[in-house]
Amino acid sequence: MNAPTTIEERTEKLQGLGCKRKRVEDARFTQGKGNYVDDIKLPEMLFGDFVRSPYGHARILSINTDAAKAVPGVVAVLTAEDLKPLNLHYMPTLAGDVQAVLADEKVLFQNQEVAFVIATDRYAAADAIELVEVDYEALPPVVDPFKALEPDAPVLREDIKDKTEGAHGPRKHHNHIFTWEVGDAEGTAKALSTAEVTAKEMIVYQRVHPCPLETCGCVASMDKINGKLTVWGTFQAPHAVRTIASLLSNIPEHNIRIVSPDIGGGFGNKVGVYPGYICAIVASIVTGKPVKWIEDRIENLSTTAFARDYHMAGEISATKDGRITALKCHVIGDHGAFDACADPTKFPAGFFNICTGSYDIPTAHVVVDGVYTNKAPGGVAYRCSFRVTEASYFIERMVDVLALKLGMDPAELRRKNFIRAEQFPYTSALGWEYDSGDYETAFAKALETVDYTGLRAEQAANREAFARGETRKLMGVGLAFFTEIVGAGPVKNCDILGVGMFDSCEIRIHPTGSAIARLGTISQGQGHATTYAQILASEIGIPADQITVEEGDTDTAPYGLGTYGSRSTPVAGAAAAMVGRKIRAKAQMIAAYLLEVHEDDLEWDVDRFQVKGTPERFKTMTDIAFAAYNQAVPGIEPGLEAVSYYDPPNMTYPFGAYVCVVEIDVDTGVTDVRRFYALDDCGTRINPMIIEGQVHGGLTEALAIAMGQEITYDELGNVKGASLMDFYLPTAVETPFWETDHTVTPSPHHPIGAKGVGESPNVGGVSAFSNAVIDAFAHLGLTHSQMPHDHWRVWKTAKDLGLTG
Ligand code: PCD
Ligand SMILES: [Cu+]
Repeated sequence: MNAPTTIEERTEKLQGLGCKRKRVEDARFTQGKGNYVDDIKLPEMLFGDFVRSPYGHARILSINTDAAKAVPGVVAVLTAEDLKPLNLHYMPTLAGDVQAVLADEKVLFQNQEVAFVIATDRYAAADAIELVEVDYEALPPVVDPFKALEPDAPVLREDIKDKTEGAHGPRKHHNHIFTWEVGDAEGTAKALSTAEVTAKEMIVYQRVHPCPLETCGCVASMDKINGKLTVWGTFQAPHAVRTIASLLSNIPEHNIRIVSPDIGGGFGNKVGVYPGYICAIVASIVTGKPVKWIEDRIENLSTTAFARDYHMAGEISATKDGRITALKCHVIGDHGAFDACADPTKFPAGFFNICTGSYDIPTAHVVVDGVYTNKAPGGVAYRCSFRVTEASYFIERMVDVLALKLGMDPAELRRKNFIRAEQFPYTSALGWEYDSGDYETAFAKALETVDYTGLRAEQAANREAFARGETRKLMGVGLAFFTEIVGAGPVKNCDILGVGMFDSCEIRIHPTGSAIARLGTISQGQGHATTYAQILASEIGIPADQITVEEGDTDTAPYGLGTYGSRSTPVAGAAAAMVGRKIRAKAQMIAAYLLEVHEDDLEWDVDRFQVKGTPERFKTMTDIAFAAYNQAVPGIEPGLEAVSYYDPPNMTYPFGAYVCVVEIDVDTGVTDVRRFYALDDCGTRINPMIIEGQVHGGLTEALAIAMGQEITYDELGNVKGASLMDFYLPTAVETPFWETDHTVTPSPHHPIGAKGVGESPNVGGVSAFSNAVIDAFAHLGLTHSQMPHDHWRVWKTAKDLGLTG
């Protein structure tokens, strides 16, 4: 017989959990057959493009669109005045603020959208943009969030200047957005003031940008005859976009279809709603024709959601022998001109209060103040769920700063303070319940693999050689032990604009035993079509190759909250497992009928139900699927399909131990990454090859952030770093070899024990790089230096320490 018979053979054939299954989507991507938004071309399609503000802060005195309208091919030019009658000149943001769709009386950041030109082709639109005459009166820009809070700082948001109450409580100042406070203020102050040792540091996580290869865009098409609006776009959360579009436009939700086609990387940048989407939709409604809007690179980098820009003042205390006793952090969060931060509604600073990290810290206190400045709005994850990298960077730096103060090895200090395996589930001082972890085992494995003791000995020898003048290079060893929090989230405390953050999976098994599954998430390159099929294959016993996975079309997919915050595996992945179990329950009843036994006399075995004690009597899932459609089973409906909506009981807490070794040429600041070791624990591993790819990608982004990425503004409000000439994107040349490793500590509440992994390498990686660079100078008294550690900054550090002439 050729058919697989042993359990091993049958399991292998499924390509289920744990299989290094090749990515099914790659056949299409590697042959140029992907279907991205800009590939969509509809008959009579028009093109929209923006007139943007050259000023960071200015009053608009007048707009004259006559010359632009006269350009051949131009169909219309929209300004705020045109949107006002529709009440669409402002749109709600995910953070409970409003954002100007087209600037109304004032511009608040450079490149802000001022007018929208619609033309028969891109070139006509581009020509017309040049001819829109806008008369501006320049106003003093505010680009420093601390200065924004000074009493005499200019009022930025005139539209809300009299509002003393914001979406997250009282506003203290005309440029203040919210104060978010967590933890025990009094207990922390007391512990800090009575501690044997304390350390303080101001830690800034600079403004960066996710910069996906494909920029944002959409095609909106209003079918006036049927009243149906279809929008194809780069949406990380298509269902949420549908609900928002319906609420804003008053088009009934069933008449709106949102489709996310292939997406060329999202990284958090494609979670929010942008003026381009609204303008394209309005333009299509006005003209009755499809309208396409696609950003260019400068528009993407300078106007769509940035990440970070967190200014974190930290204080940490410990006993002389290194037991951490308290942690305090006051953050000034620079949110730009509008609060468009993409966070669950009740978390204006995301999950920043995961900042006690992997350590058992008895008391802690966090205050975050959100501030308006003349910068682009945003505040997205960029490969870390909701301010988790900021939090992780903060604690991993503070622990190193404390280690220096204590004169203790940073590995030793970490080990001493780890939450121990037997403490899980562990409730942190700032209120999170960590589901599972085994930090000591992971850390020990990491230190042993890299020969940490050997590295420190080598470093000591290097420092002596440097002092003797035998080398101009300094060696640094960076450690990071991070704990992530992913998989938002329980509906009881996580929602986006009022919709709970559950997720979903629906599956239909066809008569011949193949299937189609649809989910509420959307892949942007993560490989969901490959991995969800693996979860389903293991649950229902059908080979992954026979399961089509579809996401991103709201007309067909069940409602879900989308893909970001590494939530697909923890939430939709769980829904996939649960839907598989529903299928199996029905299949068991059908099998019992076919085998003429009681249901309880059956047991599941990889791909079949067999009679307990007589395994040769069985029905495979394929047999059962056929029977579901061709037999009248008494008391059971025909067909074999199910849907599951999953509300996770808790988030998942992946963790990891990273070690980075650098060598710095003090005369040039050139930093060479000699070794990078990353151990990740994401619980049950669905596809080890995809996980490895995720870790490689995330580490490369961490390298980019730690070593070069930065978006700054000059005093006039001009954005610097808005093109790839200035914004650092590492290529294969700059990217070191990534050594990956893992331990497996399953999540106790997830149906297959899996945690997210996509974000982890960024969360752990940034700290490991930064700690390594700073460690190279630690023996000279350096406690902290500001990211990114580009050549100039590193050289400057060496110079300030007196190492260069
Ligand atoms: N345990 C485990 C876990 C996981 N996994 C795999 O891995 C992946 C991932 O997952 P996750 O973690 O769950 O996640 P998701 O949700 O799916 O996704 C998201 C993420 O993802 C990452 N990655 C990536 N990749 C790519 N390619 N692209 C992109 O874009 C991206 N993005 C990024 C980001 S940024 Mo945010 O949005 O910031 O929040 S968040 C994020 C998928 O496939 C899955 O299946 C496995 O296997 N296992
Ligand atoms: Cu984040």
